[in-house]
Amino acid sequence: MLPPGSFEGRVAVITGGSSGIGETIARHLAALGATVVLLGRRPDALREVVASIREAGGSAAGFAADVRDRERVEAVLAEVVDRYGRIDHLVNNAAGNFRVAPEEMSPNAWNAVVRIVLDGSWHCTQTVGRHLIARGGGGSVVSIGTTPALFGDPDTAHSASAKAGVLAMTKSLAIAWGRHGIRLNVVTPGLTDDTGAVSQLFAAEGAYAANLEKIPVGRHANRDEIAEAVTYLLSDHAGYVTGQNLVIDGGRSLGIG
Ligand SMILES: CCCCCCCCCCC/C=C/C(=O)SCCNC(=O)CCNC(=O)[C@H](O)C(C)(C)COP(=O)(O)OP(=O)(O)OC[C@H]1O[C@@H](n2cnc3c(N)ncnc32)[C@H](O)[C@@H]1OP(=O)(O)O
Ligand SMILES: NC(=O)C1=CN([C@@H]2O[C@H](COP(=O)(O)OP(=O)(O)OC[C@H]3O[C@@H](n4cnc5c(N)ncnc54)[C@H](OP(=O)(O)O)[C@@H]3O)[C@@H](O)[C@H]2O)C=CC1
Repeated sequence: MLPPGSFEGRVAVITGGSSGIGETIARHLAALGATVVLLGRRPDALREVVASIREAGGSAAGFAADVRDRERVEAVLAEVVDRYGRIDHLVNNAAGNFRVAPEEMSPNAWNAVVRIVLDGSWHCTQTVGRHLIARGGGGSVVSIGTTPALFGDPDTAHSASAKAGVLAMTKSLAIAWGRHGIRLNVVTPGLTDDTGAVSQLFAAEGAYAANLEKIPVGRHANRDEIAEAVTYLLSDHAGYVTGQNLVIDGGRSLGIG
């Protein structure tokens, strides 16, 4: 979609870049010329994706990090700046989720998800934001949302609440950091094929098909469709777009709100 070379000379950090939607975002950014830096907990998964991006001619590196660990996030991002001289873009994609009734959710279960999604996005965004402000010249951040953050979902209250927080964080920082040339937006996908969400949340018999029936366009999203929206919002072509939430769900949530 974007012209080749749109991200030439740029460095983009993608959390959860070793699988699912994050992996596809990383591949798209690398194909457009960015050096992509992937964060995730499993070193083997990171190694595999980094090798495959390099084989395709891209520039990539992986760092094992749990985004809940503030010190580790700061250390890794400092190393990225040391190695490449800059960070221009951040994608807050790492997430955890599982279905559990709210009255049965343990404190630890709530914390596990909220700390990955909300705290993890905050750790990365504030650290990258401080770098961008100190360096000058601007940059951009895209965080991945979810439709339950907008309309609620009884079985994933932890995730919906944390993602609603990420949306509020995005709008708040878009106001605060606009004068530094830093833009922040959210992309909110509907159910996307070939991802952890499908295996984690829609594994029960009939669940995937039942969701499909409620989608006006008659299919689920594919990973490329989400990655293309993310690369657009990160790019200079979206230079006047900030604090926004782009919902890409085939019309699934129309009529709910
Ligand atoms: C308008 C509505 C339309 C709806 C249309 C739907 C649209 C699609 C929406 C899809 C949204 C998708 C969002 C996603 O984020 S999908 C991403 C899925 N990927 C992952 O989750 C991968 C990463 N996940 C994990 O690492 C783990 O699952 C976890 C989040 C749990 C974190 O791992 P960690 O090792 O840190 O945590 P623990 O295993 O130690 O567990 C911590 C506590 O959580 C409890 N727990 C874990 N799993 C469950 C479960 N399935 N049910 C209940 N409780 C669970 C665990 O027991 C621990 O608590 P306790 O110590 O109290 O036992
Ligand atoms: N797929 C879908 O249908 C939808 C997805 N979304 C959102 O899109 C994003 C991607 O989802 P999806 O592709 O399904 O996810 P996946 O489960 O496929 O991938 C999640 C990625 O996040 C990483 N990750 C998880 N926890 C942490 C952590 N604590 N620290 C660092 N990295 C972590 C995982 O790597 P590792 O395990 O090695 O740490 C993995 O690379 C998420 O934000 C999700 O909420 C929103 C709506 C729909």
